[in-house]
Amino acid sequence: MYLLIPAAGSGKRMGADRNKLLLQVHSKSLIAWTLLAAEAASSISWIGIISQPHDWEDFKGIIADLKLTKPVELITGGATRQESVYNGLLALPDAAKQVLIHDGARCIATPNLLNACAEAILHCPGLIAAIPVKDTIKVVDESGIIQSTPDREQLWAAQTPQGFDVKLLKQCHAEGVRQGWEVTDDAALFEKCGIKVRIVPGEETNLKVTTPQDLVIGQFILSHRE
Ligand SMILES: Nc1ccn([C@@H]2O[C@H](COP(=O)(O)OP(=O)(O)OP(=O)(O)O)[C@@H](O)[C@H]2O)c(=O)n1
Ligand SMILES: C[C@](O)(CO)[C@H](O)COP(=O)(O)O
Repeated sequence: MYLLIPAAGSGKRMGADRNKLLLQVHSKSLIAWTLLAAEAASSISWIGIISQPHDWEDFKGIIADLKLTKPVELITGGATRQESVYNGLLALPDAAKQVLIHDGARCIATPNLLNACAEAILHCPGLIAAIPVKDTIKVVDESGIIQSTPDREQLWAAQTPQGFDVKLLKQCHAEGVRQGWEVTDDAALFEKCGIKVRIVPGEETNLKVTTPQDLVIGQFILSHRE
């Protein structure tokens, strides 16, 4: 299975002085933890890291240190995650019929989850890892007044990996550019194009390291993986 790792963000919400994926947890960068999961997932045969050229020197050093056995390519990222993924799709080898997309910032996902998604995408056009929402969610207007309380039974928190038929996802991204759609995940493009996306059970621990608090939680979870 081909794996694209969006890793071209700037980590504004982390407030660090560099791409947050270069920050370290237990002596390894966040991107290194993500790459180790991909290396350990038997289903993954090719890895594309979508990243900004100014990070390439650091990324090349990390890749060399990990002594990965799988081919890894660096692909130039865009100004948004959406643009970065589209760049990644256009850089996939022609042989890629399905692809998994997994955020570099979700560095705690297990190889098992990558394998489960890789198997499931062989049987459907699109999928995402997701978990049922535990909180009661409120829809709130600009003045801070609650408008509604959606039925929690229907609410799921989206994660990555997200898996897709490559040809369909390329078409959905092209349509997104034509229509000016701005989305925060690839499943949303499938949804807008009316293509079914299936849920695969995600992992409670598969958080996206976004803020300094997430870094502390991530450190705790990963301390059991060393
Ligand atoms: N232009 C971008 C923006 C984000 N990403 C990647 O998409 C994933 C999810 O994005 P997020 O966690 O929001 O990362 P950042 O954009 O770095 O964070 P922030 O929004 O706080 O700036 C990350 O692995 C990030 O590197 C990307 O490849 N290209
Ligand atoms: C793809 C994603 O990780 C699913 O939870 C998320 O949507 C990434 O986008 P964000 O803008 O960083 O929230």
